[in-house]
This record gives sequence, structure tokens and C-alpha cells, in this order.
Amino acid sequence: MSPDGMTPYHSSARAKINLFLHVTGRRENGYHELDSLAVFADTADRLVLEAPALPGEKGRLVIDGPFGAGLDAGPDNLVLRAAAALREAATVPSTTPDWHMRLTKNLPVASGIGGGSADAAAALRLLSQAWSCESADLATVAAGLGADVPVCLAQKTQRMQGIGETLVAAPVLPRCAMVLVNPGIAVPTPAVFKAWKESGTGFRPPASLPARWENVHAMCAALAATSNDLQPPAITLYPVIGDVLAALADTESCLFSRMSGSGATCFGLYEDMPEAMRAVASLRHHGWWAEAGWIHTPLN
Ligand SMILES: C[C@](O)(CO)[C@H](O)COP(=O)(O)OP(=O)(O)OC[C@H]1O[C@@H](n2ccc(N)nc2=O)[C@H](O)[C@@H]1O
Ligand SMILES: Nc1ncnc2c1ncn2[C@@H]1O[C@H](COP(=O)(O)OP(=O)(O)OP(=O)(O)O)[C@@H](O)[C@H]1O
Repeated sequence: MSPDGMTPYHSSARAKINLFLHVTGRRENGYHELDSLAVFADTADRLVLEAPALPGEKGRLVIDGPFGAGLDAGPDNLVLRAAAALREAATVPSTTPDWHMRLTKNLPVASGIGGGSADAAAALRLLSQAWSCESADLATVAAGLGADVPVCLAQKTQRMQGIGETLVAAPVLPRCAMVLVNPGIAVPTPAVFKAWKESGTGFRPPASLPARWENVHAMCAALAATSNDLQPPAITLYPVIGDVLAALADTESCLFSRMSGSGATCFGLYEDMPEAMRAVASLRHHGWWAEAGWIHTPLN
């Protein structure tokens, strides 16, 4: 229970969207260096610490929600991997109990919006509170779990560089409505990076960005001068992504559309929410998952 002894600890694990993604280099270990602008959506998984485990008992993970079926709740789940990594890094005493957790999976799995990474980051935020180890180096623990986990810790607009672990200030964004669309296919990230490499595409320089965009039109004009370098190889592997992008671009008042991360989820940007909601209604006619919300802008 939380410090008041009543409320369970809980956290949203928001979808991460890459507004652009440039592949800028390659490391000897095979990982790629990136320059990417990551934003967070209203659409989110939810993680709850339900009750402490009994002494000596392992913490259980229960998964529910629309995308929970088929997702393994065993030790390989990123939530439990995050718990184990934090316990070790922060040398949490073995007498400190595990927690039983519930993950409500609202985000499609292996879909380019970092759902698993967001869940792992939520587990680190919650357990560091529950275990009173907030001073642990969460950024390092996060980087050890996956390239997208560090940016998911703060869930705020940031620019990702290095292989994802170097977080730098991003432009101040205008208020902007965003639609997410996924055609129901799971896309393995390594396969897309491999296809990018085999395509022989050269590295792209980092983007040149201002300190702020005054309005959504200025932001979309600047995004048009960037790219998601993983989009062409992902479309080659999964042509339906091209259909999703065409349908998004066709929705009324769509200002900009692109694939996020390694796909298959694509996003559309709109000036206001009614237009985004109308787009969602038309995209769902294809049988695709589609959600509308604001780009999340925390106050800090
Ligand atoms: C594509 C992005 O989603 C953009 O935000 C991330 O770079 C991927 O983040 P992620 O899924 O957390 O990635 P990881 O789980 O660390 O890596 C999965 C696989 O993606 C490839 N990978 C990932 C990140 C990166 N900078 N270069 C890579 O080449 C590697 O083949 C790696 O084995
Ligand atoms: N809690 C979790 N949620 C989703 N996937 C998980 C989770 N734990 C482990 N995984 C595994 O991690 C893999 C990647 O899932 P995820 O949904 O994070 O992909 P993604 O959206 O493509 O991420 P990214 O944008 O970071 O590449 C899946 O193959 C899945 O089996």
C-alpha cells in the first residue's frame, strides 16, 4: 500500500511516439545510433502494485486488458525484469517483500510505441517508491532493460540520442491532437533494423530543431523535413503499414502522418480533438486499432 496505507500504488505507462527517427550511426555491438523526438500519448497501459507478497513469496504479475491475452506474465515480462534489476541495483534487502502487480495492457504489443518499455519504466517508478530506494540510479537500470526504457521514465517530450539512452532537451511543443493506428500485426524491432541495414541506406545527420514551435502548423512543416528512416524497410516487410499511412493521410484535416519507431503503429497529427475523433471513427472501419488523445505535455 502507499504511504497512506490505503491506496494502491499505480501509474500510467504511456505510449511513446517517435515523431521522427534518424539512424545516424552504428556501434560495434550492432546497435544503431539515433536522433529521435519522442513524445507521449494519452493512451496508456496501467500498472498497479496491489499488495505486498508474504515473506519468502515471489511477487505475482497478473495481466488483463484488451492486449493482455498471450502476453507472458513470467519472469521475462519487462515488468518483472525491471523489478529484478532494481532489486539488484539498489541492493534492496531480501527481507523487503516483493509486490503482487496488475498490468492492464491497453497498448498493442510489439507495435513501435514502446509499450513494454513504458511498463518497465512504470515498474521502476513505483517500486523505487515502495522500496524507498528513490536515490537508485534509475536511468542506468532503465538503459540496461532496453533502448526505449530511459525515455519512458519521465514520460515527457525529449530528444533521444546515442542508442536511446542520451536524453536531451526537445523543442517546446504546441498543443496538438494525435491519432494512433495499428493494423493488428506484431513487428519485431530487430527485423526492421536488419532490413534497414540490408537496404544500404546511408546514415542521416541529426535534425536541426528550434527551441519551440509556436503552433502545430510550424511543427508539422519542420517534421516534414525529417524522416523515420525505419519506415521504408518496415513497409517492405509489412506492406499493410503503407495502407495505414495512406488512410491516415486521407482523413479530413490530417496535418501530418508517419510511422512510429519500428512500426507498425502510425500516427496522425490534428489541430483539434473533434477532427482526431472523426479520424478514429473512419480508421476503425478498416478493423484497425485506433485511438485519439493529446500529445502529453507535463507541466515541468
Ligand atoms: C526503435 C525504437 O523504438 C525507437 O525509439 C528503439 O530504438 C527500440 O527500442 P527497444 O525496443 O527498447 O530496443 P531494445 O529492446 O533495446 O533492442 C531491440 C533490438 O533493436 C535493435 N536496436 C535497438 C535500438 C537501437 N538504438 N539500435 C538497434 O539496432 C537491436 O537489434 C536490438 O537487439
Ligand atoms: N509488459 C510487456 N508489454 C509488452 N511487451 C512485452 C512486455 N514484456 C515483455 N514484452 C516483450 O517485448 C517485446 C516488445 O514489446 P513492445 O510492446 O515493447 O514493443 P514495441 O512497441 O515495438 O517497442 P519499441 O517501440 O520499444 O521497439 C514483445 O515481443 C513482448 O513479447
